[in-house]
Order: sequence, then structure tokens, then C-alpha cells
Amino acid sequence: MMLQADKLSILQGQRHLLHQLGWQVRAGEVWWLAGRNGCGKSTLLATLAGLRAPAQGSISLCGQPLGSAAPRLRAQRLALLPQASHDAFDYAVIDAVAAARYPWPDDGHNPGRIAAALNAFDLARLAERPLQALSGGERQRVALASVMAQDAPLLLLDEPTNSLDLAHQAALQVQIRRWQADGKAVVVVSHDLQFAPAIASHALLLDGAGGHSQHTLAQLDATHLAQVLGYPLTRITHAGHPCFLPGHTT
Ligand SMILES: Nc1ncnc2c1ncn2[C@@H]1O[C@H](COP(=O)(O)OP(=O)(O)OP(=O)(O)O)[C@@H](O)[C@H]1O
Repeated sequence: MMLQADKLSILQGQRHLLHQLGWQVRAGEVWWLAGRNGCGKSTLLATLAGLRAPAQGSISLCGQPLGSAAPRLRAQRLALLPQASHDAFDYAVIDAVAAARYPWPDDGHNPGRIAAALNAFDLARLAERPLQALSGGERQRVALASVMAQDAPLLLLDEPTNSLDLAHQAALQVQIRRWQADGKAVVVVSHDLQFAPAIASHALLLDGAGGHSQHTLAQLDATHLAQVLGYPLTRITHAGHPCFLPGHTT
């Protein structure tokens, strides 16, 4: 089991964001974490990454309690793509991606893995560019390449398509399928009703008041999702994948 949560509760002030979640994420699964603004998706990712303590319950990562893993071991096992990144240093792209290898014995000296991560996100041409001279989408691709270079079996991605153009969104879909085929587990927070259903095997829906439900993508119907998102939806199949469109069919 890659990730297991038992009776996990998360509070923000007095408000329950999550109440008693029991959840298991296995190798090769891609989970879509969906819910309205402020329902607690990013807070759940931060809790799973060990950056925030839960109010109650436990989390285990690769069979070991999350809190008992030393930071370096935790970084070998999970990688987090935050919703926004702030650059403390004006690294060149290639150095920022190399820095993501700090948990491993090669400590950044792994040209093959770094080149693969740069290529996967179309960054070879920008390798020497300082981070502060990148566009928003280019910066997002560096963050994704850094997550890839970290080479953890569990990837927590908060709105990974932010700022990406269509072709780079499609490349990210391909890369997530590769990670899945390689036996990694991926948790993706997304508001994109085309992207997320196309890559996910499962969905965890949060209602913002502590409630949650789990579905396989095959079982996830428009009514379930519409209730949680507070907007009518229609499920269709497009290009061989499920997809949700706003509104009812007429
Ligand atoms: N420091 C804080 N003080 C008070 N409330 C906070 C604080 N940080 C976050 N919150 C609240 O916690 C709730 C959960 O926030 P979170 O970022 O997890 O939501 P989200 O589901 O990721 O939302 P979005 O879809 O907008 O990214 C929000 O209502 C937010 O306003």
C-alpha cells in the first residue's frame, strides 16, 4: 500500500474540512481530488505530505507511519507539487531540477534523470535560463520536472495544469500515464473536468463540511459530482475518456 489514511480528520479553526476519512492509495492508481474552492483539497495534500498535522487519525506511507519517517526518507517516497511556488534563489532551470534530487545519494549529480525530466516537460531549450526569466507556464513545467526528477513513488500534484497550454497539458497527461504504468501512485487536485477524468482511475470527492466519498472513474456519475461541485453536469465520453460538461443535455 502506497498511502493509507485511517479515521483522518482535518480542522481549519473550528471547521471540519475532513471527518474520519479511511482511504487507501495503491501503486498504479491515479486519484482525482475534487471539490469546491476552499473545501480542503490543498490542506489534505499538505497533511499527506507531512507539512501539517491532522486533528485526528493516522497516515502511513509505504506501510510506515508518516511521522516516523526521517525527512530524507519521506522525500524519497513522496513528491509534492504545490499550487504556487516561490523561488528563494534565482537558479537556472537545470539547477532547480537537479536540486530536487537532494534526497538521493547522487544528490543532484544524475544527468540522465535530470535530462529525462527536462525533456518530458519540453525544457531542454530553457535549461540554462534563470527561473525569474520564465513565463508562468514555463515556471509550472519546471515545477513538474522537479517533481519528476525527485523520482518518488507517490506524487501529490496540486492543480498541475495551471498555466499550461493545451499541448503541454496533453504532454502532462502522457507523463501521468507513464508514471501510472511504472507503478507510481498519483493524487491530482484539479478543477479541470476534461483533464482530470481522462487521467484518473479513482476520485475522492470532498464536500467542504467534512463529508467525502470515493468512486472509481467508471462509477462516478454526473449526479455525484454535480452535488459536490454545486453545478449541473453531464457525463460524456470524448476521445475514449470520460469527461464532464457543465449543464444538462437538452
Ligand atoms: N491560515 C488560515 N486561516 C484561516 N483559514 C484558512 C487558513 N488557511 C486556509 N484556510 C481555509 O481553509 C479552507 C481550505 O483551504 P484549501 O486551500 O485546502 O482549499 P482548496 O480546496 O484547496 O481550495 P481551492 O479550490 O480554492 O484551491 C479554506 O476555506 C481556506 O479559506
